[in-house]
Amino acid sequence: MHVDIGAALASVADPGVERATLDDLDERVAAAHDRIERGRDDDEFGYASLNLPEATDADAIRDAVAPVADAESVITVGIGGSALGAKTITEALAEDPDSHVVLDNVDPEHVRRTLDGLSLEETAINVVSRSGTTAETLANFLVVREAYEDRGVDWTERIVVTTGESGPLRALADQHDLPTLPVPEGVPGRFSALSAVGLVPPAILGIDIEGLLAGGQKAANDLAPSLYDSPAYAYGAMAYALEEEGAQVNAVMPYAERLESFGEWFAQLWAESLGKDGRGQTPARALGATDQHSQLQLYRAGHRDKVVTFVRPRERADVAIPDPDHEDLSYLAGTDLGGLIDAEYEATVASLPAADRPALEVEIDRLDAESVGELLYAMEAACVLVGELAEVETFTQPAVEWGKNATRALIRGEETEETAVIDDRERLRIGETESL
Ligand SMILES: O=P(O)(O)OC[C@H]1O[C@H](O)[C@H](O)[C@@H](O)[C@@H]1O
Repeated sequence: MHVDIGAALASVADPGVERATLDDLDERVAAAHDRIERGRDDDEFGYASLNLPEATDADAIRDAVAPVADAESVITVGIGGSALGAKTITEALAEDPDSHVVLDNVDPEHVRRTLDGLSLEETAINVVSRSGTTAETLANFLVVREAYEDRGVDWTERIVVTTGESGPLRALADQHDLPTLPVPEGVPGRFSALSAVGLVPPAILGIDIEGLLAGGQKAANDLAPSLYDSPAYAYGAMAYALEEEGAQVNAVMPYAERLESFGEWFAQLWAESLGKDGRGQTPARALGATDQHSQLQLYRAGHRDKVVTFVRPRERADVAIPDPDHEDLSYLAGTDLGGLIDAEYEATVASLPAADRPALEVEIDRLDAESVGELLYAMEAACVLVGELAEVETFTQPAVEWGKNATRALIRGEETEETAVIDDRERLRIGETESL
């Protein structure tokens, strides 16, 4: 992975980071690296995430999926960290982009339409929940099961479950004698893409999961005590320093359709890990080149509270642009779509410092298993570094847990501290007579 931080230096951007600030920060990066390495050595909660490439047993995943390896598609039932890693990986690497369907919402119409559109005989079910208690996942699992039964397909023969040692999902898996894989110890869901949590659908779809792990391992080996020697830490240190300078929004803009879900995965990683103690960058999602024609206006000319992170593969398969039969289009003659998107990338990156706004660049060699594994690991390491520098509890998510508890209490009809807050919340209804 390659990171270019030049377009976010104070000499060209505001907010921007002075070279001297970066040099000072480098000492803190060294200390943070030391802390991270100690955490990894001791397999401490959270830090153990950065040991996944070597801790993950690819053979065990292949064995568990063997009974469903003939499936043409996979439906994942999971949410957040139990869905986005697999979604990102299959979107980036699967031959057929429609071969992995993710049910990570309980919008009834969406669930019904998704199931109606699938040939369930050919579809494997991947149910994932670290806690085994998440309401959306359990509810969707029950709905999916029934859909298989209604179509006369034995769901117990088409399923792989990944979950913790206890909880309702584990109990159901035991009850029906389903093939299960464990979630890795000490690894929060959003850091678990390079484990069974993220690798079951890729394994079923024939993606090179060993390559993904090798890429992750390469990024692990590239961590070093100086930001100038480590692309992952260079990105993390700059994101931290830019937030200190006022860049409270981090807009991630991949220039590849196959990396669109990467933005979603990154958003969870960044928000849930770093949104604490009144701080943390707000992740925004954009897609190049499409959003050059919409959001870019704001990024170049809106509040000075953003950094744009550009992401692209350096090599990609290409499509030639046919010779145009109109004089005004002659500039396209002899070019291809890859050349066009790269030109758009270069122009847009440069357009930000030209408007005195910061940009960070993250490039991978190409969209293959190694590079994607490297990208995911490096961003996780960057996130852990930011957490160390900002002195927040990177690996917890108490604010999210509040909503989960409140939802469960509402559904059960219980009265709890959370439901009291819901009952008492301020309302100012407009358009309804009772508000008058
Ligand atoms: O894997 P599960 O236990 O079902 O949790 C799924 C998701 O639930 C919550 O929203 C957590 O805050 C997320 O971090 C987690 O990824």
